[in-house]
Amino acid sequence: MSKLILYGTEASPPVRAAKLTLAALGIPYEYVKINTLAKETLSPEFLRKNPQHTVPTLEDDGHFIWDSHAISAYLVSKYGQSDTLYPKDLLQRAVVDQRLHFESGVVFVNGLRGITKPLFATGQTTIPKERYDAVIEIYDFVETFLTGHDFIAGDQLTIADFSLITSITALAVFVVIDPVKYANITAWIKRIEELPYYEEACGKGARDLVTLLKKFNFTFST
Ligand SMILES: N[C@@H](CCC(=O)N[C@@H](CS)C(=O)NCC(=O)O)C(=O)O
Repeated sequence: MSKLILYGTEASPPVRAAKLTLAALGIPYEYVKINTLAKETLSPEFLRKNPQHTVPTLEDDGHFIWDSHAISAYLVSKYGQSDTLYPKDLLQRAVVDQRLHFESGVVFVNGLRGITKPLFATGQTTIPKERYDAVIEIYDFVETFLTGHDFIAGDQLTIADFSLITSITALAVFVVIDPVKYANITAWIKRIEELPYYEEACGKGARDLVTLLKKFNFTFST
C-alpha cells in the first residue's frame, strides 16, 4: 500500500469527514497539520499540491486529491475491504452521492460558510435572519432524510454520514438542534458519536471548532 498523507486542521469539518473515513477503513496515514487561520493553504508549497487551496487534501503516492467528498469516495473505492461505506449498487450509490452533494452545495456553502465567512472575514457578529432560516431548512431536510432510517443514506453507515455529521454539528453551534422537533437528527448524532473511532478522528476537533466559534459573540438579526 502506498503512503498516504492527509493535510488538514482538525477544527475543519471536511477534514474530520476524511479522518472518519480513514479511521473506519483502518488505513494508516501521516497527518500534516495546516494552519488555515495563518493562511498556510496559500503558501506556494501548498498551492503546488492544491491550487484550490483547501483542506482536506490527500496525497497518495505523489497524487493529490482534494475535496473531502472526493477523498472519501476514493479511499473506500481503492482501499475498502467492502463497498458498504460507498456502495457499488448504482441506486444506493446515487442516494449517497445526493447526500454528499447536499452537504457540499447546501449545508457547507449555504449553511456554514454563509455564517462563518462574514464572521471570520469582517468580524460581523450580527448574522442576518435569512442565514438562520437557511439552517432551519437544512435541519428540516436532514430530519426527513432520517425518517425511518438509522443513517443519512438509508440503513447502513456510509461516507455521507461522515460528511454530514461534521457540518451539522458545526451548524448546531449557531442554531441549537431542538431534540423534540429534530428527534431523528438528535438520535443520529448520538449514534455516530458512539462509533468506536469517532472520538479520536472527530471528537476533539469538533470541540476545538466549538471553542473557536463561541469566541465570536454572535446574534441573529430579527
Ligand atoms: N467542499 C470542500 C470544502 C473545503 C474547505 O473549504 N476547507 C476550508 C476549511 S473548512 C479551507 O481549506 N479553507 C482555507 C482556504 O480556502 O484557503 C471539502 O469538502 O473539502
